[in-house]
Amino acid sequence: MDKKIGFIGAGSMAESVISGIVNAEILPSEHIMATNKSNQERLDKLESDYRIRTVNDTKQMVAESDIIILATKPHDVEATIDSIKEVIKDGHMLISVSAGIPTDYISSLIGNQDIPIIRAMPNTSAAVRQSATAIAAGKYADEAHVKETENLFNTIGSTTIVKEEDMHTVTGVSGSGPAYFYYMVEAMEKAAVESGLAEETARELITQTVVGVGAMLQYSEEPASELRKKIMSPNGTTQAGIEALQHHNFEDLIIECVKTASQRSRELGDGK
Ligand SMILES: NC(=O)C1=CN([C@@H]2O[C@H](COP(=O)(O)OP(=O)(O)OC[C@H]3O[C@@H](n4cnc5c(N)ncnc54)[C@H](OP(=O)(O)O)[C@@H]3O)[C@@H](O)[C@H]2O)C=CC1
Ligand SMILES: O=C(O)[C@@H]1CCC=N1
Repeated sequence: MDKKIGFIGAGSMAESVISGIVNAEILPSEHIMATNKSNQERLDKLESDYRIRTVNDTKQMVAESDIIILATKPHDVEATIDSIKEVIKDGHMLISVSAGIPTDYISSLIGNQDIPIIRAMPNTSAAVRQSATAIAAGKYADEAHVKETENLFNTIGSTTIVKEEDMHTVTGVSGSGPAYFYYMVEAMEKAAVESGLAEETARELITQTVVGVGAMLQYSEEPASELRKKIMSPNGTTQAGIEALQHHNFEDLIIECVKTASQRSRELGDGK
């Protein structure tokens, strides 16, 4: 890729994407730049871990970048765009990963120049190039911008193009999604250790179980419900375990979890 990418925000999400892109070797690491608000230690760490360039002057970084990745918290978007809008110019493309924030809102902050904006929702598995990223085009982004963004995120996992109105749901499903699975893993590890397994043994078994489930979902033709039924012998151990989950309305809980997260994305978009 013959472009320079500037990350505004150098937190968890920026690091996951930077790590994935650096490992994918799609561009020289010195063509990746990152800036933040004030945490110099953090910039030094990213520079030494990934050999990228870190910059204190956000405006200078934006001026030097072709692609700007906005990776600040939603409530910092307004101040961030305000601080860089005078150096945003034709030829720039902006990709926002900020949860809930509509591209139209960012355009209005920039001052309604026709800057192409893509809204993206990756997840932290980008760090190991396994992100499920969804992207949606803002009104000034054309097919070429979408393609370029798709190519970029394809280097760190899969990329799915969605309508922007679906981004809140996507955020509750796959943006936050890894955390739900980590939470389940935490609980399984706790149960295993409470039942006498060594922590390391529990972690090894559970990690490989999750990896195997991911591979089955990816490579088998069958849906999750069928894969689950194959494990559930009548009156066997799995049925007993699943019945315990059903007794506590597991399905309703997960539906509520995803819908509440998606609703929170809408609220973030409304500035709440
Ligand atoms: N974490 C995740 O799993 C995912 C997060 N996202 C989205 O990514 C975005 C970032 O999240 P995350 O990385 O977790 O957050 P972090 O809090 O880890 O990082 C936020 C970064 O923004 C920087 N920042 C704040 N204000 C400015 C500014 N005015 N100029 C430059 N940098 C600024 C902060 O700098 P400093 O540290 O110096 O204050 C920090 O580096 C959020 O909008 C979130 O919705 C999307 C998908 C998944
Ligand atoms: O929790 C958050 O707000 C961000 C958005 C998606 C994942 N983490």
